[in-house]
Amino acid sequence: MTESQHRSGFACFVGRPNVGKSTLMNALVGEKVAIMSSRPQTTRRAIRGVLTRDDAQLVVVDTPGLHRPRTLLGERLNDLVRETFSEVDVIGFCLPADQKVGPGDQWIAREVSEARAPVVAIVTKVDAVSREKVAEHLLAVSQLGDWADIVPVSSIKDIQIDTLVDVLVKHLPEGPPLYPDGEVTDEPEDVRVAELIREAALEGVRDELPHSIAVVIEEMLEPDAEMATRDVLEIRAQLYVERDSQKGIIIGRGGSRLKEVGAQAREGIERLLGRRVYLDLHIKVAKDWQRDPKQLGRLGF
Ligand SMILES: Nc1nc2c(ncn2[C@@H]2O[C@H](COP(=O)(O)OP(=O)(O)OP(=O)(O)O)[C@@H](O)[C@H]2O)c(=O)[nH]1
Repeated sequence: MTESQHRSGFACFVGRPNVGKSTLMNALVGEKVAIMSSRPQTTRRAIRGVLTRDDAQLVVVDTPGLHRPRTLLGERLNDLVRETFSEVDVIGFCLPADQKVGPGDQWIAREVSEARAPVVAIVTKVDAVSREKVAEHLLAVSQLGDWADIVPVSSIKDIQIDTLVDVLVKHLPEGPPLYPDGEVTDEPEDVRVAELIREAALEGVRDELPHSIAVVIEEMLEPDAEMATRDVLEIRAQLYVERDSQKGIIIGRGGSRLKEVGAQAREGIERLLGRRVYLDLHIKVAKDWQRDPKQLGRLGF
């Protein structure tokens, strides 16, 4: 194979919350880089995974869900998504086979039609419904917009995932690999650590605290070589909520819930980093941080 036939570039996935974007990306990249959940709206930051084969390299950017904006945060998220659209070579628009095409999908269809990149409509979760239903859904999806391709897949049952990769790769420009082999994600470590803490804090209380939590990693301290008896990485993190009542929810009765959050987050972080971690977690109320541009900036949005 000559160098000129090698293709490389970027892809992102959009779709309503809970349509299976994270699961699909994990199926494509083969490692858990995005944080999965059975509840909507857990993915907020772009997380990249890199799929490398002999003839191509596909860099997958997991975008936050597109939302019809209600708050400033909602608008920022959408700006982020549009920014992502302008940086990728192909967009995958996910529509789950087990749900009818609805107004939310029509809204996203209009948004993606403005992007310069070709859009591949991906019918996800085909394992969840009958063949007839898949066929019906494919028809509805084909009438929704002008797609470069339509591919039905199941991430969980590994149906047509390879075909989807072929289709996505077809839309990439010719070029050499962008990342060295074996490098799966270029998300900075502290961002992934913050996501694990946020995920642990949201566990079981998502309905009460949908978008109201932000986590900032203040320090990751290596043990002092002279003093330390154990090789433990010390992580100081600040968890922001919007109201005192939310702080109460996170902390729980007598601090019991916060303890659990800390323990669960630490477990995930230790798995991620492959080493022992001491997690120092504090909660602060930052009033209406979602609506305050200054605070949003400070929290990394
Ligand atoms: N049956 C079936 N379920 C799936 C499939 N892919 C994802 N799911 C389920 O759908 C739910 C949502 O999947 P996610 O991957 O978290 O969805 P998402 O679009 O990333 O969600 P947000 O982060 O909220 O935007 C989870 O419960 C998954 O297990 C699939 O191929 N088949």
